[in-house]
Amino acid sequence: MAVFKLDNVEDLYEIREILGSGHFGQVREVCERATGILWAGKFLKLRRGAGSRLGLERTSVEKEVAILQGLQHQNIMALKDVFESKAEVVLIVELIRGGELFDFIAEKESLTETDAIDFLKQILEGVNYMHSKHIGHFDLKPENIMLSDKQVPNPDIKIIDFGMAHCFLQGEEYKSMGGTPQYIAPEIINYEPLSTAADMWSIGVITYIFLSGLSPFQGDTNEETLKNILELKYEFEPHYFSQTSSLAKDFIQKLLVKEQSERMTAEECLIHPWIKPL
Ligand SMILES: Cc1ccc2c(c1)c1c3c(c(C)cc1n2CCCN)C(=O)NC3=O
Repeated sequence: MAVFKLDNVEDLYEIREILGSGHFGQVREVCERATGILWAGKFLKLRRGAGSRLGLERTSVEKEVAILQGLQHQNIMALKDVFESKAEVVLIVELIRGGELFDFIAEKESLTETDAIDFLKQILEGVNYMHSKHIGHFDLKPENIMLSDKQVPNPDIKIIDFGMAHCFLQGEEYKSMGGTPQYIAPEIINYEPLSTAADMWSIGVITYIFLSGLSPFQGDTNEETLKNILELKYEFEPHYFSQTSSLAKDFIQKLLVKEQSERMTAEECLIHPWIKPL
């Protein structure tokens, strides 16, 4: 069992405003007392007793921490420290000030192909790095892709939230039912053995959204969305894609492929002619 620091996190960090919250707990800005440096604190409520449905199992927190400890990349949120008390674990991570890519796109409705390529190159670099370490994220979506600083012309992106991530051991079979309906691959819906290819499907969905502002499989209900995914029911609606290059559509089509082994890998994406012109 991993042992995290038992110090009281407030002895070392001043806890400040809430930046976001979710199923896991809260993310707050924190100020390191010794240096004045600002970080983000991810406050994870631990499950109290086997019967409880609230909070996270300690083992799942240990898994997320172990995965983050193995990832050092400029496009992946960095983990600095971990504290625990009876009721919660606190991850001290780098503060990413530019907010979600989701909001950045919403403000613009959609991106130019040049902007989309700039963001995708960084996302693919980060995903290629984690896949090279046999780690799948399994919850890639614009809400989990943040901007270092949205005021600069070409902001850096940071992939966050490894709460669904998994590190594949040699020959191990892994299944999961988690994720967000719009972005999950068919094999997740069918509860089939997963691979890092599930992330590549999500990148195909994200790219479609970048270029149109639309979500390719979104239905009126989650059930309808899942049905659209299993039927591979999507199209490049002319009203939104009439100005989109054939190379961009080819990139998306080579990711929204039902068979995991036939989907482009992150490495193949990085040399696709839309991303890396000759
Ligand atoms: C300025 C700001 C605003 C909201 C933030 C964050 C930072 C943030 C951060 C992180 C996470 C996991 C969630 C975060 N959220 C919650 C929303 C993420 N989808 C993180 O790891 N570093 C952050 O700065």
